[in-house]
Amino acid sequence: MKTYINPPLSDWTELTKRPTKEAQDLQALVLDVFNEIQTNKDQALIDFTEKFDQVKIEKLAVSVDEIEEAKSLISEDLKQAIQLAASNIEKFHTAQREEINVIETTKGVNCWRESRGIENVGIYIPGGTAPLFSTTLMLGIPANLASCKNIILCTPPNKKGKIHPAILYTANLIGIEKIYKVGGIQAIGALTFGTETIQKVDKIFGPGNQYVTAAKQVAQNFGVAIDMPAGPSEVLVIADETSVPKYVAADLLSQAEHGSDSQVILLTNNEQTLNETIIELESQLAVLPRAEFAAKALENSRGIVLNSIDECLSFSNIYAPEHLIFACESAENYIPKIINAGSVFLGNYSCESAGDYASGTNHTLPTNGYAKNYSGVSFDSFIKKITFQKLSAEGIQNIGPAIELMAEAEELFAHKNAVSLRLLDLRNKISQS
Ligand SMILES: NC(=O)c1ccc[n+]([C@@H]2O[C@H](COP(=O)([O-])OP(=O)(O)OC[C@H]3O[C@@H](n4cnc5c(N)ncnc54)[C@H](O)[C@@H]3O)[C@@H](O)[C@H]2O)c1
Ligand SMILES: N[C@H](CO)Cc1c[nH]c[nH+]1
Ligand SMILES: [Zn+2]
Repeated sequence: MKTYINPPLSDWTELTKRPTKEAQDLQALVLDVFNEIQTNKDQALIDFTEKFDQVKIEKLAVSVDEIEEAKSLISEDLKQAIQLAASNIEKFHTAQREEINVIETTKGVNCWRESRGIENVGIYIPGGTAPLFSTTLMLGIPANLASCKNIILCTPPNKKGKIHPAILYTANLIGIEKIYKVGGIQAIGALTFGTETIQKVDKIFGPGNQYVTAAKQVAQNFGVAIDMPAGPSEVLVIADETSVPKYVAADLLSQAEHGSDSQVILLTNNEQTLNETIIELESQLAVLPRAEFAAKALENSRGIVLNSIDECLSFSNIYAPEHLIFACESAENYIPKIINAGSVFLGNYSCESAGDYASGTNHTLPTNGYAKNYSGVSFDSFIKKITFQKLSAEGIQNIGPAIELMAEAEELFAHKNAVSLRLLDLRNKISQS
């Protein structure tokens, strides 16, 4: 981790950059893969899986037998942990549902919105270097709550052509039946165009590496919606003298271990906190099984001393982190000043791992600065809202003259006529009675 003491404002643009690949390089690759999938469908998926995942898949669909086998491979303790997480995620996302609220904007004019689940959704579960079965809960539970009709799950196979049993157990627990062994760009292509085996969807959800994220972004040009760019994980920690350096180091490593293209940032107003955290980082890193990934991610990472916590917040709002851990006792006082962040963790006990697995919030979050303009996944991501209106005779009489005037001013006389004809009939009715 590179360190900086009070860098000048002119350096902040450089310091808030991510270690991402050039978008154009990835887009060209994605378009090549997408072209092949449109032509050769399932066969292209099998060929790209051989090329990018180094495994030859016989059948893309996961069988009932494979799911049964997976259930027997998961310990009772892990099953219970998954169920606890599922229950909290379900509670938090159920509370996001809204009642229908009919608003009478003018007497006789009623307007409201009703939500409908998006019918066909694709959920991508990362599995390249770690089997993120927790993502199955994060996407499958809100999809179920939104009554999405078809949930299609794609995840990459391992070198033996299998899906990790915990992903299959979790999918089965929440009732997902359509599970396919395909990952990376080729999974996103399959969900975008459809193949003989995999159904085309209306919206694609889920995190992934830079290839998956670039593919989702390109997929939008082919008529499919996406949740957001949810790429390589990142965390920004704001710490002061009330923070605990060993917790801060563990939190930084928890995101660094996701992959070599992850980035972690420590901001503090206290040089001693930075130094103590770096000592902790080194000793904790040495015993991590994924030390290689984490060490590479730390090369892209920064520890920065700034003048004050307010200045740390200004930096954080420019960086717009996926996760912001505010590891200071006074964190809650600063909440109104947090403008750009995917998910925020307050105080010394709110580790980011809690949100990754079991507190109830969703861990599918915008990365690479997209927290400036996107929210993380929620119940809302799986629905669309339809507006309804019902005008009574009184209603059209009340707002009709305004509509007539506005339509005339826009020189749209058919619009005006749609009102005038009705108003005329109503006037005639009144004069006849
Ligand atoms: N932002 C979020 O909400 C969030 C949540 C969870 C995980 N993540 C991120 O998801 C990512 C998971 O990455 P992963 O790699 O372990 O799994 P992944 O499933 O995202 O990607 C694996 C796939 O990438 C493809 N691939 C790998 N190298 C390639 C290459 N050179 N060319 C073309 N395709 C290639 C392969 O097809 C493989 O199946 C991590 O970066 C992690 O930080 C983000
Ligand atoms: N931290 C990831 C989101 O960036 C989510 C995750 C899943 N499992 C562990 N972590
Ligand atoms: Zn994580």
